[in-house]
Amino acid sequence: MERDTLVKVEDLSVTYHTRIGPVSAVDHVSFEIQKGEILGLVGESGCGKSTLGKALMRLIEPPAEISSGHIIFDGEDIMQYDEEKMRDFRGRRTSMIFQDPMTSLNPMQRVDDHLVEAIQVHEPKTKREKALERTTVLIERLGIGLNRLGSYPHQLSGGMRQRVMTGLGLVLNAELIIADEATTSLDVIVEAKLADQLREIRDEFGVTLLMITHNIALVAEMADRVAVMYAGHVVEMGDIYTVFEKPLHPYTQGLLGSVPSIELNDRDELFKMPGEPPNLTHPPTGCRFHPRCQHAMPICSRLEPDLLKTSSGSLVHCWLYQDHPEKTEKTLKV
Ligand SMILES: Nc1ncnc2c1ncn2[C@@H]1O[C@H](COP(=O)(O)OP(=O)(O)OP(=O)(O)O)[C@@H](O)[C@H]1O
Repeated sequence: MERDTLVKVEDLSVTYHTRIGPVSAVDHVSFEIQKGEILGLVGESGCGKSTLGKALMRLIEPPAEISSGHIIFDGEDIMQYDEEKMRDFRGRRTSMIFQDPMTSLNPMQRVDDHLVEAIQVHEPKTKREKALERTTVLIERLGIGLNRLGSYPHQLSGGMRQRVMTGLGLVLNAELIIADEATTSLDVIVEAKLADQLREIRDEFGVTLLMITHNIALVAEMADRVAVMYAGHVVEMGDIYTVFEKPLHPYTQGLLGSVPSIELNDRDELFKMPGEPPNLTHPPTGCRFHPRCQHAMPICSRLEPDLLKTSSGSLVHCWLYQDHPEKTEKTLKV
């Protein structure tokens, strides 16, 4: 299904300035998030997923910086916003749910007060009774019993706390919710329930979800599209069926091959990706995956490929699928 674009990320880079040198955690990344979709963002630990998620809300604090690029949200470049406009944008148009909501929820504040305050900070003219009314309707729609309105965060289960966090985004009609490992700390049953609920929320509220996770199975089940990150680059992106059925990038192939399947029989072995992710203070030249790639060609260590669209509609960042005069091997056509 063709959808309109909500977020257009152009040439985005984020650098952490550390004592041992700059860490290029997100490196010249470009992609789009469509309105109303669930986009899964996956990749090994340290590849830059959280940094990218935070950058989309301009939550990168010095000594780190967004060192290049544009973030076009619904047609406006938020990189041009001043701090006041950004504060309003953060609560009202986007919202972030983290792994441990206890760190974002105030332990001294009841559920209803969290939501009422969120409304009143962004809409100072809204009276408490009106805000409470909206809060009550939303809490019910999120499947949290109204008897929980007066509870403090520690009195709620992990799954319920995540729903309160989601409510904080929805109460202001946020268009984009970024869920960063939001389900990781939950047990598998609660995780599956929350995942179902996030889908329902998307369907009901028309919200767009960026789901940052290690859990590839969850992405397969929930997302419409997936973006695969490796060492600060988006290396492949496409709709779930295309990418999971026929992954193009050797990294995506390895990542999917390393996920256990219940259909796996005794003789099948999980793929073990050789090597380690690179140190991002000194990333490899050319394609950052080349030292671990079984298909690496001489050009891969010299030049970086583009993120190119294939005939299947996916985007792939790999020399196997691109022509170049320096390429010696034959190009694989897809
Ligand atoms: N505050 C920081 N200072 C310096 N380097 C950082 C900082 N935060 C992250 N990094 C580095 O930036 C890179 C990307 O980190 P990030 O946390 O975005 O990755 P991630 O894919 O979200 O990892 P995980 O899945 O483990 O959360 C890593 O190399 C990490 O070491």
